[in-house]
Amino acid sequence: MKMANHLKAVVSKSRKRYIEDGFNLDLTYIFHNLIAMGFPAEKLEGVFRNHIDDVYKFLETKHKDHYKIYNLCSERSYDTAKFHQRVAIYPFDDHNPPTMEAIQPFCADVHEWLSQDSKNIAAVHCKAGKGRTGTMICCYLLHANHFKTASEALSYYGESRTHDQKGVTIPSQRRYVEYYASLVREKLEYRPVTLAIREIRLEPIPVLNGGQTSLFFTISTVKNKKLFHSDVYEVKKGPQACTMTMRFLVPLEGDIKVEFFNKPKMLKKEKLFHFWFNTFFIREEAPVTVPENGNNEIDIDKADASVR
Ligand SMILES: O=P(O)(O)O[C@@H]1[C@@H](OP(=O)(O)O)[C@H](OP(=O)(O)O)[C@H](O)[C@H](OP(=O)(O)O)[C@H]1OP(=O)(O)O
Repeated sequence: MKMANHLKAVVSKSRKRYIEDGFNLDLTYIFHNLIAMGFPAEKLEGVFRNHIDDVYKFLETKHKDHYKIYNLCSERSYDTAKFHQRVAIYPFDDHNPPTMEAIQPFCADVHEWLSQDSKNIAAVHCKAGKGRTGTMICCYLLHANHFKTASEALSYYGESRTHDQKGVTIPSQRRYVEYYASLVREKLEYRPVTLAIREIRLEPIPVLNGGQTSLFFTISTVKNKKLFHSDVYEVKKGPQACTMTMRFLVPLEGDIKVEFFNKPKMLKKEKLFHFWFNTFFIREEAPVTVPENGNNEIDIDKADASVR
């Protein structure tokens, strides 16, 4: 048992665990009625993650008849009969933001459940119960007016869920929490807006080994994985920035994913980084910028370390 708990603690990394009353789970109360937890796993995976039987026992012991689970995993699920069918799914991919359309229904669902009975609790999970879970929990904290700004919600979640205050770290996930904060603050109703990208400017330029980079990028949406494929831009070390002008305008609507690759001659392409934005939130005067952080590194989603 000791070895199993040690392994679970290693896998849960900096996430705060619930170790009380004989339970030892990758699970944190963000609010008295709002839980973030790792995936309720079975078989071998149940050895290093939360075992589904332990999650069931915990919820039945602590919140019998008053819990509802929200599964955010696009990559796996379980028999919802285990939890009396009180499981809602709002799936999206690991290291990516949710679709804008999914956020408000999720928040309304949680709010409706918690409002039904003061004893009710919502248990939100993805795989690790950190990034995707934190993204949606922060949106709910804004939806329920527990916090006014995305920054406050993200900081609160990071403090509550982790020992290192690193809750939601993927820039595009944080951007979507900011998006939702603006919808709530300005009492706006989200709707898809069509725009066109005229150019993409990279500053600084991702410089790979040897200083020669053969850059190209693709633009995609959840529904259309191959919306646009750019030319290859040969970029040499030296210039601080490079601008890639679109040869023709591609109409874009809603959630947009931009992925950058390096395609050295005679070699396979390698993914450098990606980021998401949503056209509804682009203001003429404020184009999408993928911010640099203090270490002069671009804050992009799961960048390839070599690019930095
Ligand atoms: O940030 P990290 O490194 O802890 O990444 C987490 C991953 O750990 P890894 O480093 O890949 O072993 C983690 O993977 P594992 O649980 O370690 O298999 C998840 O992918 C997690 O995403 P989410 O909380 O399920 O949305 C990932 O969290 P996000 O980076 O998406 O927030």
